[in-house]
Amino acid sequence: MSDIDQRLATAQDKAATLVEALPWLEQFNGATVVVKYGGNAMQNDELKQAFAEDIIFLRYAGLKPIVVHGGGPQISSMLKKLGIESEFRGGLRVTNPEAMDVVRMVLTGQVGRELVGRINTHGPLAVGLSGEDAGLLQARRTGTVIDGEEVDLGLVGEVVGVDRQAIDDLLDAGRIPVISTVAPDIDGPPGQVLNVNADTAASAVAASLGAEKLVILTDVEGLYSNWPDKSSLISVIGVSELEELLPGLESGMIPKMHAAAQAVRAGVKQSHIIDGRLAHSILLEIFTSAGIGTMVLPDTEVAAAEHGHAEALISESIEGQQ
Ligand SMILES: Nc1ncnc2c1ncn2[C@@H]1O[C@H](COP(=O)(O)OP(=O)(O)O)[C@@H](O)[C@H]1O
Ligand SMILES: CC(=O)N[C@@H](CCC(=O)OP(=O)(O)O)C(=O)O
Repeated sequence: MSDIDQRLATAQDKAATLVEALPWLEQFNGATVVVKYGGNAMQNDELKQAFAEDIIFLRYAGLKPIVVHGGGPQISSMLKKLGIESEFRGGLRVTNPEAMDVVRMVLTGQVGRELVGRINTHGPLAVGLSGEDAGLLQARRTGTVIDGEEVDLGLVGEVVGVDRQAIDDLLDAGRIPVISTVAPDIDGPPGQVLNVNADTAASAVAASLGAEKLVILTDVEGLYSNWPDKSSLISVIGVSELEELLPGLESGMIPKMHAAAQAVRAGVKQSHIIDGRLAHSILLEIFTSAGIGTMVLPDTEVAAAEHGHAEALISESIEGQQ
């Protein structure tokens, strides 16, 4: 093949990739997509930059992305530096007042700032918010139940209300909200804030907006039915079947899968758990036919999605052989 032929073939491959995205660009034009970026997926600068590029890409492709971020490992490392003990129970951090100050400082003052800065290298679009801003999130203290026993988690909250006005104002202005999950305690003294798990908060935000999708980035390929057996990755699961699996799940997967299920129960059309260690995983999930990771759907949608997924995989494998 001559040099020119080679360049034309490469250009045509690129065009084919863009055209593959066309049905998804049509389907998701104007759609609200909540993306939860977990601290474990923020593994290095390249991945964080690829994340920022994906979010900007969604915005310029006509979607309305909203980022809700975590920062669990970053909080743990700061607590360790400061010599403050911290432990997780049922996937949630036991949070005393001293740890709460650190959670707020790291999530809102460090992780959120960095993401806003990275997104804004592509244009002045991202605006950081905490659940405290404009009454965005309202939370109430919650414990957890482990082996039938109530466990007190201290200053940990569950979201009991979302005032979407601040998000709508930003979306109307064409901005990208970047939300950290510290929330005022509606039963506490003035100024009291609670530490809210970021999966839980993302789910509540997606539900309040009636989002098209909730996409959760983590550090595994998706949900495994028989963790850690790598052959047990689930591609598509109905919300009822997921709820049956919930009691058997471990560690961080409990709040994550509970959040994915709750969003679908509240009317979000699809929740996805995808691998944030894979650069541009958001684009692969939204704009390719086979998708990636685990998709949670209303029970009535599962059969059709499994059929479509199998067809997409077959056509990808035929293309791969050509
Ligand atoms: N059934 C399962 N499928 C996938 N991952 C699981 C499962 N059970 C436990 N895990 C663990 O959950 C982790 C993801 O949760 P977590 O560490 O809280 O992530 P994040 O910081 O992204 O919220 C995975 O890295 C994995 O070790
Ligand atoms: C109550 C609770 O556990 N809050 C979390 C908040 C951050 C978070 O959820 O971060 P990831 O998404 O990176 O796990 C924490 O303190 O670690």
